[in-house]
This record gives sequence, C-alpha cells and structure tokens, in this order.
Amino acid sequence: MATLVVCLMILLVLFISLVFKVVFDTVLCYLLIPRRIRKIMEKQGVRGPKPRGITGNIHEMFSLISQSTSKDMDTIDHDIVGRLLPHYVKWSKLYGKRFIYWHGIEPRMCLTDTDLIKELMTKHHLVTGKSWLQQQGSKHFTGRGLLMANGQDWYHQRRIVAPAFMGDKLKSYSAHMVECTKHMLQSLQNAVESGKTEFEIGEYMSRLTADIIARTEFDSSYDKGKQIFHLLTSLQHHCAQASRHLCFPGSRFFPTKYNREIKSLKMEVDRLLLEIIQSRKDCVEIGRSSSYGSDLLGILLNEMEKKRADNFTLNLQLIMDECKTFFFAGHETTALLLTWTIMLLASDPDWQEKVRAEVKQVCNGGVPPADQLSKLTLLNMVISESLRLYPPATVLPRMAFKNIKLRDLFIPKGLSIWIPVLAIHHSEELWGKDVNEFNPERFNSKSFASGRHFIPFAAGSRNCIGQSFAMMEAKIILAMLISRFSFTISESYRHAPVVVMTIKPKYGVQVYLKPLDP
Ligand code: HEM
Repeated sequence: MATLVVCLMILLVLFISLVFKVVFDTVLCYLLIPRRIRKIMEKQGVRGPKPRGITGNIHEMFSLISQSTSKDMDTIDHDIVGRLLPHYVKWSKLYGKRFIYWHGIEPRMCLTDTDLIKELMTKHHLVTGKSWLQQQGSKHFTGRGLLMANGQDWYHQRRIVAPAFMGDKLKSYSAHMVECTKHMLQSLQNAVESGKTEFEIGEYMSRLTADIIARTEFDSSYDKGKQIFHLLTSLQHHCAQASRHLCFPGSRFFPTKYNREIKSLKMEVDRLLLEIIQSRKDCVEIGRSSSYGSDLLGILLNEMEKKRADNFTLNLQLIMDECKTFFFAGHETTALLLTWTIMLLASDPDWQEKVRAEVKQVCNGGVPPADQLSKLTLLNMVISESLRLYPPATVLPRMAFKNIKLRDLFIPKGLSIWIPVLAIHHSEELWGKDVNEFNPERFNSKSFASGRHFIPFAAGSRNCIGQSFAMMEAKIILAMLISRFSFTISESYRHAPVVVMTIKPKYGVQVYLKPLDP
C-alpha cells in the first residue's frame, strides 16, 4: 500500500512538473520573448503593424494578398510587387524600410538594406537559419533535408552533397539534359504535326525539369518518378495551406482533413522513395553492382555506411528527406525560370530573334556543348533579367539563433529576418526608372551588384547549391527550344502571377509554337 502511495505521489509530481513546464514554455514563447524582442526593436526605431493575439498580422497579410490577386492583370505588366507583396508595400510606406511584423508569434523584420543583407548572408550563416515555424511547415514535405537544416547539421549535410554539383560531375549532367530536351522537343514536334498550335509551355517545362533531376540525381526517369512528383506537388500545396494555422498551439496535432491528408501523402511518398532506395541497395547486395553509384542518391547511401568522427550520421529518414528536398528544389524553380523566360521572349520578338541568332552562331545548328555555354552571353542576360523580374523565391528567411550585430543594427536571438527578394529586384532606387521593363541589356554592364541587388539564388555559404546546375540546364533547354521553334504569346494567356511558395503563372503560359526550318 505504502509503495503504491509513493508511486502515485511520484506520478503526481511528474505530472505537475510537466504541466508547469508546458505553461512556462507557452508563456515564454507566446508572451515574454515576443515582448522582449518588440521592445529591443522599438528602441532602435523599428516598428510595424500592431499584432492581433496569437495570429499576429497573418490575417491582414493574407487578406491583402487575396484582394490583390483576386483579379488578373490587364496587360503583361511586370510591376508585380504590389500584387504579390501588398503587405510589404503597405507597411514599408507606413513604417519605413525596416519594419517588424508578426507571423503568428514569430517576429519577422523586413530588411531591404542590401549592404546589411550581404553581411548577414556572408558572415552569419552558421548562427542564422530556418525558424521553428518554417521547419514545422515543411516537416512532412522536405523534412530535415538541406533546405530546412540548421547549424552543424546543415554544415555536414551541405558538405556531403556538394560534390554532386561541382566540376566534372556537373558537366557530366549536360548529356542527360540534352537527351531529355530532345525527347521534349520531339513530343512538341509530334503535337504540331498532328495540328496543335497552342501549348501551355509551363507543363512541358515542369515535366522536363522533373525528368532531368530524376535522371541526373537519382538515375531514374520521370515516368518512374511521376507518382512521386504528383504526390509531392499535392503535399506542397497541403503543407502551404496548413502552415497558415501553425500559430495555434498544437494545431499540427489536430485531426483536421488537411493534417490527415498530409500524413497519408507523406507516408505514400516515403514508401515510394524507400522502394527506389531498397532496389539500389539490393543491386549491391546481390552483386549486380559494385557500388551505390556516384549520383546524389549514391553519394548519400555511401555516406550512410561510413562511421564519422564528428558524430554526424545519415539515416534512412534523412536520406528520404534529402531526396524530397532535391526533387522539389531541383525541378520546380528551374521550370518556373524557363516558363517565365519563354513568356518574356514570346512577348518580345526582337530579343527572341537576337538570342536565336547568337545560339545559331555558337552552336552551329547542333546542340550546345557544355564548354561553349559561357559564350551564350545574350541568352545569359535574358535569363538574368527573367530571374530579376520573376525570381522563383520571392523572400529569403533567416532566423537569428544568437544575438548578432549588423553595423548599427542589433538583432536579438529569436528575431527572423525576411529579405523581400522580389521588392529588391524591383526597386527603382537600385535599378533605375525602367525597373519594371524587360531589358536584358542592363546585365550587359557589370554595374549591377551580384550578391547584393541581384539575389535570385541567395548569397554567401547558404546560397543555392544547384545554381550552376540550374543555369546550365536553363541555357541548354532554351538554346535547343529557340533553334527549333519560334514562339508568340497566345491571346488566351492571362497574366496573373501568384505566390504558392514560389512565383507561378496562375493559369500557366500559353504560347503558339511554329517549327523553324532546320
Ligand atoms: C532557377 C532555379 C533555382 C532558383 C531560383 C533557386 C533558388 C534558391 C534559393 C533562393 C535558395 C535559398 C533558399 C533559402 O535559403 O531560403 C536555394 C536553396 C537551395 N536550392 Fe535552389 N534554386 C534553383 C535551382 C535549384 C536546383 C536545380 C537545385 C538542385 C538540383 C536546387 C537545390 C537547392 C537546395 C538543396 C537549396 C538549399 C541549400 C542550403 O540551404 O544550403 N536549387 N535555391
């Protein structure tokens, strides 16, 4: 009897301590830390809209965005900051260039000062990173893969995968890129021969870049990976929706329709990925292959076998998270870059012709060799201008995990810094009066500041690991497309950019394609 009472007492004490800890952590997270950060920032003159309860400024932000994107744009106008970041426009007018707003209980400071941004991204990459809210938002999507990793975990993961994106390894992908593009061009040609004239080119680009990433990084084809891509796309949309409610404590455990669907989609994606991984391991085990291979998946599997001195280990879940990260990051962004570039060239016959002439001269009617791509300077300028006007990633988030000082500005631990890439790329002050015009010529002079005014791939050590891969891919695809077809924008194209994690054309990009004489 006495033992039972003692056990009950211990359980009671444990229960009370647990409740106390939960209450203490909640008060700390929801009240004390935000209040402290607000005071510190106010003292430095950084203010912003008044937050409302635990949702902060989320409602106002989403209502402004849904208003501004409720209609299509009247013409193909590239002045899209007011449409896609209306909250940024409103709050920066009211509170100045540096302002603070609340994404639920997470304080986010908008920073547009390009010198400070450069300092932040180049000097503080190990003490800044992705916030808890962001990590939770993509927990079931890209998990703890490179995109969402922080600190030492990020450092080790980045070191492991970096060789897949460098030097000769990178060049070796060009043959796959050319092969996949030929396949896509043939299917366009077949469709034209069967009488089709109008194409939603975004679909073709999305399929093509998915095929390329599947072949180059995972040695599988799009057809094999098709199911994974479809499931990942649904997962992305569901996670983007669900992350709006993350500010409510425990919301991710609520048995809502979204949460249930997210869990089942995630399980299905993981099951399919596990099949790919298992078949690669089986090949080695039964002796059909002597190694796991040198593509990204091979690199990851080899690493899992190693015992490392630094205690960092890759497990199966992390490999699957990495696969999802690269499937997602490696195809959607590049597909969007290509789609927007085709839209811009289809609306500007002069530039289209100039690029075609350059491609003809450099590639001599054949396919572009990897070592000649740097000679496609006009094409490079067009791609840069497209990335300036429609950067797939509209904002770059960085949370401070330690107090940091950026020149005159003190950033307390726990404050997230939001860099509005789209607004910086469309700043008249930085780019001049023609900022909203498609003018690739501006990239002819070296006066623009790469890594400061132009940051489509971020900057510093935590920049896009696939930048060279994406640029090589974009040049090969555009060079091959432009030498086979001329394209004009269709009357059915409705200009309506929207942001769902990345900038997308709401209804796709419809173009008329006309085959050119060989
Ligand atoms: C036009 C194409 C692309 C654009 C505009 C782009 C843009 C970006 C940006 C802005 C970041 C930084 C995100 C952040 O820190 O919040 C990033 C990171 C990343 N990108 Fe890309 N990307 C592109 C293509 C690719 C490709 C082709 C791959 C892979 C094959 C890739 C893989 C990644 C990965 C893994 C990260 C995380 C890097 C890290 O945190 O260390 N990206 N990308």
